[in-house]
Amino acid sequence: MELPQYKQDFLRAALDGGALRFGSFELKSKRTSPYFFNAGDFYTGALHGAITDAYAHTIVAKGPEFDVIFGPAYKGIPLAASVVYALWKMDRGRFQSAAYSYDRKEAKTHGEGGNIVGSPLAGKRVLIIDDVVSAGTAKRLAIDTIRAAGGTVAGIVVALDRQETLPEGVDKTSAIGQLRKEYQIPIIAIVKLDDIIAGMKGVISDNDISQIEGYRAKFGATD
Ligand SMILES: O=P(O)(O)OC[C@H]1O[C@H](OP(=O)(O)OP(=O)(O)O)[C@H](O)[C@@H]1O
Ligand SMILES: O=C(O)c1cc(=O)[nH]c(=O)[nH]1
Repeated sequence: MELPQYKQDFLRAALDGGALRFGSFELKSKRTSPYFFNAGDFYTGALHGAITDAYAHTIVAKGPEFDVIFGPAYKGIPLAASVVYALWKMDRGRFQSAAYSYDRKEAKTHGEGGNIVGSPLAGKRVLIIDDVVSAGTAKRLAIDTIRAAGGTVAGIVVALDRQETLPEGVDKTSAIGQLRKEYQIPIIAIVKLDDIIAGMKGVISDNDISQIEGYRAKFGATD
């Protein structure tokens, strides 16, 4: 099946910018993966624009209603700011009052103080934006921060769903699936592993594709 244009554009930018690589990589979980995605590599204007547009299209296509986009420090911060701007450019009526916010890793004790910057969260529906989910620790912390500030978590959007089982898991649940179950919130991704496989056929070597398919057969999650 042909991928939607925004997914194709995103994968093309990820590949061209070196954010999506194939070979052998050690993950946080200590697994050895035949592919790796580094959202930190979208650092030129063109690449940051490409990832920003891809998040914005994903939110429009599949996202929950929200008032504020919250980007956890640090990597979530530029994403929250640029995505709310891209959404406003796409549909000024719908996103006229959409806002962004982020936290500090260490609370500021002078000036305005506190650890939240940008839109207040009290009484708001808050969509968390981040690069990836590994164990879910950073997302749990962001959920706690938003709730403590009086907001309601509307969902989470990330760039990649690796669709793989938790390393210590007893069943075929993924970290994203686990978070969905735990918090009963939607979690959406620009692309998932299945999209990478579909989009990279004929683009990367047959050997790389079969390594990834083998990895999916071994570690693929069922949720
Ligand atoms: O724990 P998880 O929810 O699975 O997510 C893993 C997170 O860890 C990294 O961020 P980190 O908290 O290290 O901060 P950084 O953005 O400053 O790199 C990374 O950017 C992911 O967002
Ligand atoms: O699981 C990880 O550590 C991980 C995988 C990946 O593709 N990208 C990333 O930033 N972390």
